[in-house]
Amino acid sequence: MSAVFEVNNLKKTFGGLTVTDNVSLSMMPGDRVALIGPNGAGKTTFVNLVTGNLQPNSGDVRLNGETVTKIGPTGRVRRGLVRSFQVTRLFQDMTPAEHVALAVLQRDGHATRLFGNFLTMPDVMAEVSALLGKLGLADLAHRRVSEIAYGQQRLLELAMALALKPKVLLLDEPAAGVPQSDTGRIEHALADLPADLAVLMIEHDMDLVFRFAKRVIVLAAGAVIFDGLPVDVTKDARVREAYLGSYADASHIA
Ligand SMILES: Nc1ncnc2c1ncn2[C@@H]1O[C@H](COP(=O)(O)OP(=O)(O)OP(=O)(O)O)[C@@H](O)[C@H]1O
Repeated sequence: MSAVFEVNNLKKTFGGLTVTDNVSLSMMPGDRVALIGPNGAGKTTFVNLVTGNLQPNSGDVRLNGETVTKIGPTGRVRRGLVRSFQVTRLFQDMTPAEHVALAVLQRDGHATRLFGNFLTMPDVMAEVSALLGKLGLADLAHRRVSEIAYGQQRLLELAMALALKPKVLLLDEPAAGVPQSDTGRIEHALADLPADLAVLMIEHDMDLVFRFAKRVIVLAAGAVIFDGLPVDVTKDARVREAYLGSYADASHIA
């Protein structure tokens, strides 16, 4: 099996500040990886380099062996690299069904002017219903986003990302802001992701990291300081030191 996602010697500077410091990593289909690191470690910048929202100074990004470093965000999505949508980008007056339909139509390259007719497109509707059903949102399919709970909006983000049929999924703190009572549903959805999908999750909540990830990568000051098993991460001296110097003490990751 070959890597579905690779980053080689990725480097990004802002002025004199090196924010991504020769980062290399690779993921195989089915990988479940958590990317963690203290505040300001460079996680968001790294994700933006991977998605094509930022250009690196040097290094490259590959998807299924193809170098995509010069390809923009839309081209990367088309090649299977999908970042979960953000709740802040959902349309409050639109329904979950409309959001997912939009993602399906976009994936299939339909002009968005077809969008108004999706209710009469049986294949699109079947896919929309299946995805919303899978994420426990079937009953809310035709409600306005503004009327559904925050945790359900986060599940909708996931439904939209899955509608794009990703091979690599980047999840940015999928349970952040979700009340404790609803995090179980998010975790259930994460556990239910397609087995061959490679998932990279940025997460601060270590309980979630330990339950989800089979591998943990730690960024500190832009560099990868640990890439290994969850069971080893809390014992690692460099990791403990990196967290000691930040908002959290070592007990936070132990
Ligand atoms: N556009 C920019 N221009 C200058 N500096 C930037 C820019 N974007 C990020 N930085 C700096 O790069 C460093 C890493 O930021 P980044 O947001 O990637 O970290 P992070 O690990 O995602 O942090 P957090 O967990 O707090 O979100 C920070 O010192 C930040 O101030």
